[in-house]
Amino acid sequence: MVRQPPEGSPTTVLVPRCTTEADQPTASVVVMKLPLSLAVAGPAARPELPALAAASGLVVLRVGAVLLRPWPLALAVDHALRPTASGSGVGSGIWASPVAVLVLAAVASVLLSAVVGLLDMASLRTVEGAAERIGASLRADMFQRTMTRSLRWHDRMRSGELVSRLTTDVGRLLDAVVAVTTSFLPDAVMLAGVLALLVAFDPQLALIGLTVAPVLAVLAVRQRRRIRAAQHAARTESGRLAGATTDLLRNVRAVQAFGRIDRAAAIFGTRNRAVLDVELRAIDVDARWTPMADIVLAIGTALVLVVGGRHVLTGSLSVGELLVVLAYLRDLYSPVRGLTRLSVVLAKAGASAVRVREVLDCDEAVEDRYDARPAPRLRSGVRFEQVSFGYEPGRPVLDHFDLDITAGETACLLGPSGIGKSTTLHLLLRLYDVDAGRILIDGVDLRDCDQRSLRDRFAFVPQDPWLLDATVAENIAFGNQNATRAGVVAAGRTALVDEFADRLPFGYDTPLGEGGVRLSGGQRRRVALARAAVSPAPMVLLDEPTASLDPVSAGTVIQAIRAMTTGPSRRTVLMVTHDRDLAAIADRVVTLDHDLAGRR
Ligand SMILES: Nc1ncnc2c1ncn2[C@@H]1O[C@H](COP(=O)(O)OP(=O)(O)OP(=O)(O)O)[C@@H](O)[C@H]1O
Repeated sequence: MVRQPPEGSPTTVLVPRCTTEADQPTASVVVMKLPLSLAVAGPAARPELPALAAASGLVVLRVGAVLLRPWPLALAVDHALRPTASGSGVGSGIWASPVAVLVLAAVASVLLSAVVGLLDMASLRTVEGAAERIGASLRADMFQRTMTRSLRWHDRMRSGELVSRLTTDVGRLLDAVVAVTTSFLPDAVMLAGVLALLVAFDPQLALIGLTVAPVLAVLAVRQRRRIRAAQHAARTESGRLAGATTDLLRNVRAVQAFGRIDRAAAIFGTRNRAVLDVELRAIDVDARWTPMADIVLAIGTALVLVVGGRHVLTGSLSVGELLVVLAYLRDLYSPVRGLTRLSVVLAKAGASAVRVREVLDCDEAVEDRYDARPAPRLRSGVRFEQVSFGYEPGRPVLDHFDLDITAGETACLLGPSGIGKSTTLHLLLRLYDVDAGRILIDGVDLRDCDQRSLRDRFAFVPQDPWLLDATVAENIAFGNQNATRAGVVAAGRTALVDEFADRLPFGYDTPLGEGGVRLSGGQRRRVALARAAVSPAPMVLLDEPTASLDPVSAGTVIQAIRAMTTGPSRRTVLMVTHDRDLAAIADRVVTLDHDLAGRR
């Protein structure tokens, strides 16, 4: 949790500073934020800077080896294959036989290629390793953020969309990190080196070859803008597709049960086609760049070939020297091409960086105060004092709501559907902050307590008993991180999990599948109750624990609740139910009515 200094209000409040799809930046805004991809990856990249610098150094060494590569060929041509009459040209000072020079040139070529290859391998391993570590750290940071963001934020953000940002968008950022490390510095060095060599070697030919550079620069700038806009659209549509797919997969039972496979396919198809359209457009924009750049570069080479060829014919240049100039020109174009491709990678990463930053920068959280203290142990009770709350502005769910629960009592909230019973439990857990009024635990405002200790005071059985894709035992132990195997089994016995766990293939060690899919609704509820039973929390919050169960299963669950909350292990209980049988085991029933206030 982020701790805030004592400024403004004594309590911390939700700070909605998140952007949504609607106010996502337009392409032009993305253009202004070119270094965003690197800025976003920056904090995670900091520990990897030595590795990235080492990789950059290796690539610069590679550039040196690449610059030496044309010389063995030139030596072979000028000294062994077509020696000039004057004895000038490449290798003019060598007094060796042509065959010896050929062998020397061949060995040098192989050695240079081997050195280039080895440096390639070393730099790639270093940079890819560093990039993966940056990615893992970035994903962990984003995940941590999403776990601590306010539920209001989660209510708006689709989980599939989040997964897409955590995976694909982070991947795009890593592409940028790799490209900058392996391309920017080495390409710049290469460019400067080749330029210097060309100018020193033959200034006239160098100038002719460089005439295409301004044309290329203008084309690159225009193209980069188009690519960024196209990539931003593509990433937005991909996120929507991921969101829709997750939603449909999560509800596959409903889709099949209602016979709405066609409808689901139509929803998926619409999103899928939208992704296809924008991706094709992005590919088109991207692909158009390659021939454009190649044609401009080829024109430069052709000009040098014509002018340089004429110099060879007049004898002012050797064939070997012309080959060196042409090779250097190719080497000159390769960093130019590399730098323009880098801008394409950065354009793609820029679009993803906006989406990653929306997750990282979002402050919308229920925060701990800077001086938050451990929650009291619940010795006297909890109190809702004039509490008002709504999920959305202008739509209050609770209005000046009062409720007192004494430690040790079992209280039950009754009331029509949608009145705000579950909301009351969510506010007590401080999943949301109240808009007005306060909730006290032993007289201390929840907002003055640190959230970790506060949540330790409650064992929560939600209406939809969400189970992990783990074993029965692991699911029960989720209720208490210090739970022993014996404690888990005892809780299972209390919540009557034993009855069905014994019949599972591996007993308590049977995996339950995603969301506990291998259990019935009643069995899932009993596992959720066992979670509360294993928890040492002094107060139990039960949200419709018998909802949609047949009378026999409901009776079993009620029996389990009784065992859990009475006797020596008696705990304070607040339960929400429509079930009169369950309400009957309560010491007190509180009815909520439509004047939005609780009646004690
Ligand atoms: N995440 C949310 N975002 C917006 N509105 C919500 C959200 N959760 C609940 N609501 C609204 O708040 C109101 C109270 O919901 P709540 O779940 O507390 O009702 P309840 O009394 O527990 O209902 P039920 O008995 O049907 O479970 C409802 O009108 C509901 O539409």
